[in-house]
Amino acid sequence: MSTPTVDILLPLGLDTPYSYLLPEGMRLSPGDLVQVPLGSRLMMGCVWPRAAGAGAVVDAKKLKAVKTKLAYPPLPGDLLKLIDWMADYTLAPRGMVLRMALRHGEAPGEARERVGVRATGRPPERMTAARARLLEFLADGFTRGKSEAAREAGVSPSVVDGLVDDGALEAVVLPPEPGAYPPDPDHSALPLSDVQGAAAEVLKAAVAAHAFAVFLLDGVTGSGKTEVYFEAVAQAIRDGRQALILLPEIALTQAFLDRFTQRFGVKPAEWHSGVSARRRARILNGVASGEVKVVAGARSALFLPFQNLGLMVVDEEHDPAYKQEDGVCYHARDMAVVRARFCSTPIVLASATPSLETEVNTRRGRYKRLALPVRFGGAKVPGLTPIDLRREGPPRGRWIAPRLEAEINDTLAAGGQALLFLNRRGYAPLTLCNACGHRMQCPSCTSWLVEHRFRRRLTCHHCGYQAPVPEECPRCGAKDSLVAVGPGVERLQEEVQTLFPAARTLVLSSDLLGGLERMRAELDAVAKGEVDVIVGTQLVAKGHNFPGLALVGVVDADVGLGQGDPRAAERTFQLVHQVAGRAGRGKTEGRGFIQTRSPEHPVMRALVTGDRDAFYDTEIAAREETLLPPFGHMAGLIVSASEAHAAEAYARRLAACAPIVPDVRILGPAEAPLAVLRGRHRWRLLARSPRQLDLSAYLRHWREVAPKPTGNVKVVIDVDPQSFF
Ligand SMILES: Nc1ncnc2c1ncn2[C@@H]1O[C@H](COP(=O)(O)OP(=O)(O)OP(=O)(O)O)[C@@H](O)[C@H]1O
Ligand SMILES: [Zn+2]
Repeated sequence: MSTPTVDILLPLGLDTPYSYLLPEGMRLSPGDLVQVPLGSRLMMGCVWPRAAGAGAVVDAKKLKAVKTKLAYPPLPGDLLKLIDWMADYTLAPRGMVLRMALRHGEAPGEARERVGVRATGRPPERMTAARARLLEFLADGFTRGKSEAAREAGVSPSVVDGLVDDGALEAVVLPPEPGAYPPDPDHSALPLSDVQGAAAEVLKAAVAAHAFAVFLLDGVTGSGKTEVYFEAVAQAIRDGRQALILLPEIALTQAFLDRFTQRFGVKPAEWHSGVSARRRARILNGVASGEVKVVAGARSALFLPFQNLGLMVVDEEHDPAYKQEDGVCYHARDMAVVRARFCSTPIVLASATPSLETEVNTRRGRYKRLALPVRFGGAKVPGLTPIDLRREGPPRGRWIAPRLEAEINDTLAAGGQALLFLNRRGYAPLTLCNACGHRMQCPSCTSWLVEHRFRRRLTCHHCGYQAPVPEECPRCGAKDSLVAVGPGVERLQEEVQTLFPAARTLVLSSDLLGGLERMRAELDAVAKGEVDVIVGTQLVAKGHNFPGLALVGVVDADVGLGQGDPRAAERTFQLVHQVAGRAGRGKTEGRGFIQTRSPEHPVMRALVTGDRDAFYDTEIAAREETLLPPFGHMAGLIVSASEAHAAEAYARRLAACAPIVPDVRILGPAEAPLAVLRGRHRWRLLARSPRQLDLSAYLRHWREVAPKPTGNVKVVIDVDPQSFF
């Protein structure tokens, strides 16, 4: 008689599950989470479906037994399938993909007791202004959390305690806070425009149909895409199902949360790295039980164990933030489509500047386009005017051309806000010695150190290395000889302050002190019109709604072009178009200016004429001809080692043993543009194949026949690479 065993996948760099004995009386199904011994320790694992016919081949006597079945909710079948699919496609070990689904935060445990207060109706012995405010706030008779009541009424907690002692309020123990309060699908829907309404109807029908379908919600900036997919979310909630909304920069989207609250009466459950472990654990349980209806989250929300998913939304689907490039390299938008297929749900990809992949899929009819061609409320999408830096550039050492300066002046005089966009953090991208020409470089990367004047430090944007700005040149010893070369947003702000001394200015950049809270507060201040000139990095391109913004100036539109990146044109188009799309959303008409040295470049021309389709036509034709994605598959192989020769030697051996398949082309090896990163030398190879070929299978075969890397040589495979450094 054979002893029953189960296969357990461990969240480690392993591809295959291990077999364990099933203790008597324990019942396990695929997806259950268990604790098993591994060597001398215990670790969490997941019961994995056993491939048909496969059983434990190992001698049962050598097997260890499952220790305990954990009280966590099991992973649903579609998530197990997604993990298998992703491991297969990305070549990441299955266990590492599983690991992304097991970031549970802390154990659920007992929820803390919460105390609430409510009015008794008895007047207090003594009345003060603060007491009156609090009583008025609680006059509706509802119970509120103690600290919430104090905060909302704008009084200190001691005022609450005082009124309880006085008998005017009574304290009650509240039930533990649920993972999220249920959103009300009919809380307050805005009347939609005709085009919005038509798109919403299609999506609602798709949600009701419970079938896989992909929609491109293709609406110009400010067309009201959010309100449209909110109707689909409402439909899912009415049907008793769950919805997942992926956002590229959830940490920044206070405005999104507010709008959701307006529409549904409560906030969605937020899921990203800034959420506390305790709260994450609660949300996770609520997602698994079905109690949490809507999650708005970063790409990691893709791995939540939804019990009954009815809709997925990927907002700003073109955003590069959806690509994860460390650990498991995957694209969250693409994987969301895969998961939607496994759960038979519709998925909405929303963007004003769709990725080329999505545009091609839509043109071929695989995705269905829902177009919103005009802005909500009749506002116009701002036109863009080029400013040729070669002919009318600013004087040396300045970055705002005279024409742009004059336009900003007019805007400010008319009471509007202006936004200057420059995709460079810090004060200056390069610091060099005036005496000997020495350039300040990162000790462990091939990159210049970027000066951050607010923090008075030189920083490497690749590895995070930091050092104070030295008083003398480290090479020649000259005193006070270091000069800043080129602009970053901090330096641009200086120029703005000189040119417009009366304007209130603000830098918006992801690396400023104060973190998330400060950033949310600052975005809020911009939206409220408390700032006149905003200087920002790509952070400002992401879906914000600044009603008072009348002018956008792109300070250097050429920054992203021509660096050997096949997506450079697409990226520049998306970024500039999105930034410009922040203007003119309120009452005043918006205008945009792009400073460039190459106004004749197809990207600049497309931006200026506003002819998006023409741009996509040319770009698609070029990719098709050269078999670049989405017409071909591509994978990057990055070989790194602490010794330069070891990295190079292994990269060459790897190239030499690439299986010969007529349609697969191997490019390289070549030293990576970022030749040294965190002290490791890097070489790159690129594999390309036509679309029909299974490039992942080819890569797997290649990896099998290649010699195992030795020493500290490491190979990272990046399928569908987005970055080529
Ligand atoms: N039906 C509606 N009724 C009232 N206001 C609306 C309606 N639809 C959209 N709006 C408003 O129009 C503005 C633009 O909408 P929204 O932010 O959804 O646009 P978007 O298409 O997501 O734009 P972007 O791509 O630039 O982020 C918002 O202020 C929104 O509140
Ligand atoms: Zn570095």
